[in-house]
Amino acid sequence: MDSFNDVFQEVLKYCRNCKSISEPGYNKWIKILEPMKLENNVAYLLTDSDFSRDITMNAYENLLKEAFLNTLGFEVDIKILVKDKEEVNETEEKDIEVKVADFSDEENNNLTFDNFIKGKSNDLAYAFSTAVAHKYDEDQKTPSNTNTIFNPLIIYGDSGLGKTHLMKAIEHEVKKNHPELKIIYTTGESFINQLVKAIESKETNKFHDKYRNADYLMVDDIQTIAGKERMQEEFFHTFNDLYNAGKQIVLTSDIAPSKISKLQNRILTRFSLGVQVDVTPPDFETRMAIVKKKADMLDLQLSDNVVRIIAEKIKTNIRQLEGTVNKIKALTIYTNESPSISMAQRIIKEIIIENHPAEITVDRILQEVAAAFDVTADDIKSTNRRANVSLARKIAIYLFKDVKGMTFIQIGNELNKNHSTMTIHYQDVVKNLKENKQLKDTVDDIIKNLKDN
Ligand SMILES: Nc1ncnc2c1ncn2[C@@H]1O[C@H](COP(=O)(O)OP(=O)(O)OP(=O)(O)O)[C@@H](O)[C@H]1O
Repeated sequence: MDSFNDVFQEVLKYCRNCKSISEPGYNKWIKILEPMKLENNVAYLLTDSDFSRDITMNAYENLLKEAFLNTLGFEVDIKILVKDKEEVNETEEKDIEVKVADFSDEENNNLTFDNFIKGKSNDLAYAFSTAVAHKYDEDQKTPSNTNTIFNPLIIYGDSGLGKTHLMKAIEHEVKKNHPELKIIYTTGESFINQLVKAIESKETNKFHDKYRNADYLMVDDIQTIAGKERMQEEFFHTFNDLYNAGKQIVLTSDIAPSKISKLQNRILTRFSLGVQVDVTPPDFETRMAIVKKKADMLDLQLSDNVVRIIAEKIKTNIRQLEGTVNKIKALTIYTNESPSISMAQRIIKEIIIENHPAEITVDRILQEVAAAFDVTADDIKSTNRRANVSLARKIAIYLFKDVKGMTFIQIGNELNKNHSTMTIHYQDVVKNLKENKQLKDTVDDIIKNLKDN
C-alpha cells in the first residue's frame, strides 16, 4: 500500500464484508466517502452533506475505526468533512504531499530490523540489508570495497514476503544513524509518474537533480518500469550516475531480475554488479514467530494454540498472517470477545477466501443445491423421486455441466446414472429456466454463492 487511497480501498472492502452493516447502509453512507488524508492518527474522509456526515458518524464511526485498525494495524480517529466547505480548505492548505508523508512515517515506524523476524526464508536478505544500512558506519562516508559488493542490492520474491519491510528498515536505520544522508524511497510506479509529470511540465532537470543527489536510492517494485523505454532510459542514467559516485542503490522486484520480460539488457547487466537475493515463504517456526511478534506489537495476548492455528493455516503470505492478527485485535476491541481458536478459524477462513475464491467442486455444488431445495446431498445422489429431490437433482446436473464444465459421462458417473438421462435432464432445465423466473432466480443465487465463496 503506497497511499491513503490504497488504505481506504482496503477499508471499504472490510466494511462491505462486515456483517454489522447492511448492503443498502454500506452503499448509502460508506461507499460514498472519499479518502482525504491521514494525519496525526486521524483519518480524514469526505462526504456530501452535514446530514450524511452526522448519520455516518453516529452509526458507523466504530465500524470505520475497526476497518482502519484492521488495515493499518494501529488505531485512528475518524473525521468526516463535508466537501466544498471551508473546513476542507483549511485542512487541505498544508500541501498535498503531507498526506502520503504522514502515512508512510506512521507505517515506517514499524518496518524496522527489530521488528523483522528472521528465518531460513529470509536470513540472507536480512543480512545483506543490514550490511547496506551500516555501510557508512565504520568508514565515515567513504564506502569500502567490501561494501560495493552489495551495490546494487536487489531483493526479489513473491508478494507479502517482506521486501518492502527490509527496504524501509534500511531507510529507518540510515536515518537514525546518519540523518545527514539523503535517502530517496520510491516505487517503480511513482518513479514513472514523477517522470511523466516532469516531462509534461518541462521540469526534467529538477527530476534529475532530485534523484541524482541521493546517497541511497531505493526503488520498490522495479519490475514496473519494464517495457517502458523512456522510463528505462531515465532509470539507466540515474543508476549509472549514482553507482559511479559510490551511492547505494536498493531495489525490489516480484521476480528474479533475469526473468523480468522487456527489461533492457544494459539495465540487467548493471543489476549483476551487486547482489540479488530472494525471500521465500517462511517455514512454520518463522510463521509462529511472526504471528507472536505482530500480536506483541498490538498488545494482543494470543494463546499458543491460537498462534499455532494461524501459522498452520496461512503459509505463503506474511501480509495475510499480519491481517489475521490485525482482525483479531479489531474484533477483541469492538466485540469484547477474547481471542479464541474459533475466532481465529473464522478470520482465517475469511482471509483465505478473500484471496483465493474456493474451487467449485462437485461437493460444493451438491451442498448449495441441497440447501436451496431443502433436501440433502445424499438425496440428490439417491434414486428418490420426490418432486423437490428430482428437481434438485436436475439443477445439480445443469450446474455440473454449465458451471463446472463436466461432460454428461462424468456427471452420470458422479450420480451413478446413465449419461443419456443426464442429457435429457439438462435440456429440461434449460427449457424450464427460460419459462420459470422463480426457478431462474434460485439457480442464479446458487451460482452466485458458488462463485463468491
Ligand atoms: N520476516 C518478517 N517479519 C515480520 N514482518 C514481516 C516479515 N516479512 C513480512 N512482514 C510483514 O508483512 C507485511 C508485508 O510485507 P512487505 O510489504 O514487506 O511485502 P512485499 O514483499 O514488499 O510485498 P509486495 O511485493 O506485495 O509489496 C508487512 O506488514 C511486513 O511488516
